[in-house]
Amino acid sequence: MLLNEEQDMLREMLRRYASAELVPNADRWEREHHFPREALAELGELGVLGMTVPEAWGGAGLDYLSLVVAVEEIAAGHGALSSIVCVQNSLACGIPLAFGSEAQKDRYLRKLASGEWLGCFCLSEPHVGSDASAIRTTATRDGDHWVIKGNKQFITTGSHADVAIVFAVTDPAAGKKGLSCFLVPTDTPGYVVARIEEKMGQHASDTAQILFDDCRVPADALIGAEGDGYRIALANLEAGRIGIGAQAVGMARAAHEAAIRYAHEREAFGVPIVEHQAVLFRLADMATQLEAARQLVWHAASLKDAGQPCLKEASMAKLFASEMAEQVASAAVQVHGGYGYTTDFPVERIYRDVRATQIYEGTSDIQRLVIGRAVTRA
Ligand SMILES: CC(C)(COP(=O)(O)OP(=O)(O)OC[C@H]1O[C@@H](n2cnc3c(N)ncnc32)[C@H](O)[C@@H]1OP(=O)(O)O)[C@@H](O)C(=O)NCCC(=O)NCCSC(=O)CCS(=O)O
Repeated sequence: MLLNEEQDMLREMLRRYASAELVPNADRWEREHHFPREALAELGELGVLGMTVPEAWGGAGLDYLSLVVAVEEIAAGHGALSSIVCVQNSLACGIPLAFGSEAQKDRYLRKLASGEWLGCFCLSEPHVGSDASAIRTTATRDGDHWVIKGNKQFITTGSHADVAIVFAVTDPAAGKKGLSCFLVPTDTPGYVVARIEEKMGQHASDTAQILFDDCRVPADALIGAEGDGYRIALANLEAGRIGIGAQAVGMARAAHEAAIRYAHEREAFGVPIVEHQAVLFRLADMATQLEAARQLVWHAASLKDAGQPCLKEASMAKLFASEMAEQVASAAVQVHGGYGYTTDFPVERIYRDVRATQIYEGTSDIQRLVIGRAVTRA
């Protein structure tokens, strides 16, 4: 699959941006756990925080293939930043765009798409991740308000977001049809950042536990109809998973490029190690795996752009790309030898950063479940 001229130009522009503004800062931002607000402001100006939102709502009005091209470039520059960008595009903008009322689009989507506001997606809970319909957070009607009560876990941008998209049980007797979705400004009393997780990698992106402590929102905070919450979450995670695949490709590409550079510089047995067939073949296998993953990501994105079903393809893209990325990053560490295990070279950070892509927005096993169901359906 090939990109069109506009997508090629976008890729070139963001590649230049990432190498000038992200690569030189990535290690420091990670070391200092620095939330990259300055880069997010620049990406907002470049239209990268609401890429698929129509221009009428303040977005860039591009397609999903353009979004995954952009995510790959950002991820190649700084993995953690690409997580924030993915959540912002696929979930924080994606849900009001697909399911919001005109008034909600006007009030929230405009600011999210322009990057003036950041959003987060509150589905997982301390005891509920993969089995998303089992959440325990409740939203109880009280006159013309909803009162949200419960705990949310692993929330990207949870401590920096201006608005949260929150899933809660509104009818405990209705099972999967008893979940609803709400837009909650994070300055609402009762929105409490309870804890920030210390993680293996992606330190510049905060992962928060959010407590909803009798958080009161007006009745019109409900997105879609009451009971639509589970369907809304799964529909948007489908798109989100294509973005995670693109993140994995971007991080793996950065590791591969670092390995190629090192293989030219480092000498062993009198020649640069790239001249040893064992190293050359390793670099060749990495390139092949990377291109296969990229094509799966682009294919899923193109199906989405064509309005065709892509549940299976989105899961395939995420599964293959995230598992490929760990293998490629590991191979890149190996090419660097002992230096690959030190913080002097970026592959050590990338190896830690890519690991999360096999977990968030649906683990590899959840992707296998989705794919398995699709391919065995009669
Ligand atoms: C494990 C699951 C795949 C199980 O799913 P279910 O069997 O419970 O779901 P279904 O019964 O198939 O579907 C329920 C309902 O939703 C509709 N649906 C399903 N998928 C889609 C879709 N892609 N688009 C539109 N609609 C969809 C389906 O038709 C049904 O509707 P009807 O009943 O027919 O009307 C699932 O639970 C799952 O995917 N689990 C993983 C959850 C997950 O990814 N969690 C991670 C959360 S996000 C995160 O970790 C961090 C976010 S961030 O980075 O901060």
